[in-house]
Amino acid sequence: MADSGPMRPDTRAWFEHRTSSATSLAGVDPVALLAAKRRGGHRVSVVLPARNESATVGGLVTDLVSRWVEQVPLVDEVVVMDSDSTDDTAAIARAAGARVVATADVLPALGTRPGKGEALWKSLAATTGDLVVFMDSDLLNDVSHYVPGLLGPLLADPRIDYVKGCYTRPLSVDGEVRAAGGGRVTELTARPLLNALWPELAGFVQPLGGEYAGRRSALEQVPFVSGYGVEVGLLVDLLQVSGLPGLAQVDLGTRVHSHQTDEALGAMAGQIVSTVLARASRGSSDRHRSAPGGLLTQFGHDGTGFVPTSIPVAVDQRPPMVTVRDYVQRAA
Ligand SMILES: O=c1ccn([C@@H]2O[C@H](COP(=O)(O)OP(=O)(O)O)[C@@H](O)[C@H]2O)c(=O)[nH]1
Ligand SMILES: O=C(O)[C@@H](COP(=O)(O)O)O[C@H]1O[C@H](CO)[C@@H](O)[C@H](O)[C@H]1O
Repeated sequence: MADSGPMRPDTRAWFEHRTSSATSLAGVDPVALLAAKRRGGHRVSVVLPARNESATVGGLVTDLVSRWVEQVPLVDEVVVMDSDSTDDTAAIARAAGARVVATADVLPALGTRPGKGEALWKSLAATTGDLVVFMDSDLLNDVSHYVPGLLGPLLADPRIDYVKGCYTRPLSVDGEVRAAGGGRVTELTARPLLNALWPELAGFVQPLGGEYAGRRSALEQVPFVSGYGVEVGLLVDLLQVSGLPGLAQVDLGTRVHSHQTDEALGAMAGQIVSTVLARASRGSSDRHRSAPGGLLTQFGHDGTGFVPTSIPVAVDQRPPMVTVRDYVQRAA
């Protein structure tokens, strides 16, 4: 793949200066993080949105509570947002030590809507931390370092409002686990759209990743798209609220989760396209982008870190033949 050179200078600078690494427990310092939390007087909420995740939510909550509430009190509350589950997600999460809140029970006067974003939005009303960490409930790999990894940049720098996890994303197909291939909607829909419309966000390796952390003061300033558009909506809106310097990402190593069908991801992509188009139509005055995108930045991994490669994808087209008819005839 021809590398057409670096990302835009501001995006590359952001990528190089705002990407930290916490790829395992060895990459985090819980004692230092706890000291920083206490110095800052912070309260930390961890939120897991869960819709029918009985197979995985219990193990995730047990590990979170044991490590980061009981052993090293980085976290003050672990809340599972039960998003209209029809299995025993709620009972399993509660038995594992989470406080379980049914999305429909939060702000009942405002009604309830289906979707992950609804669960996340209502979690802000159901939690009290000034720092809020979000993690999916279907994670299958060792994620014990995710919470400290995501908190690190927020505890280290008061200018940072929002931190996204990034990771390689193996994909299991018919029982065979491929080292990459996950993040299908990211690669085929979200990344090209974000690169084209908000090239300043091209440095995010996993714009749709489900693990991220933010300051409540910023999170309460932006809308939450009710469905699967929530991640892309938050990224675009927090760019506006906090600016690129207020955003960061942390390399969490690898992320393995349960996968939906291509058909389900088609619906997800549709929600993401709608979310992007709704924000793109706000007009350029709302956005930081200074020039239309023309580069698509993708990310490989060289075994130690993510390597950006930018390729030109700007529209290159020929005019209607009718407009060159005379030329064609003369050349014949
Ligand atoms: O209406 C929904 C849909 C999803 N989720 C949760 O959001 C996370 C990500 O959803 P999913 O796994 O469906 O998305 P994928 O990771 O496949 O893109 C998971 O913890 C789901 O249980 C939710 O709380 N409510
Ligand atoms: O990144 C993606 O392309 C999608 C689908 O991932 P896979 O192709 O199933 O690995 O997964 C993410 O997207 C959702 C929408 O933003 C998030 O809610 C999920 O947490 C995240 O896993």
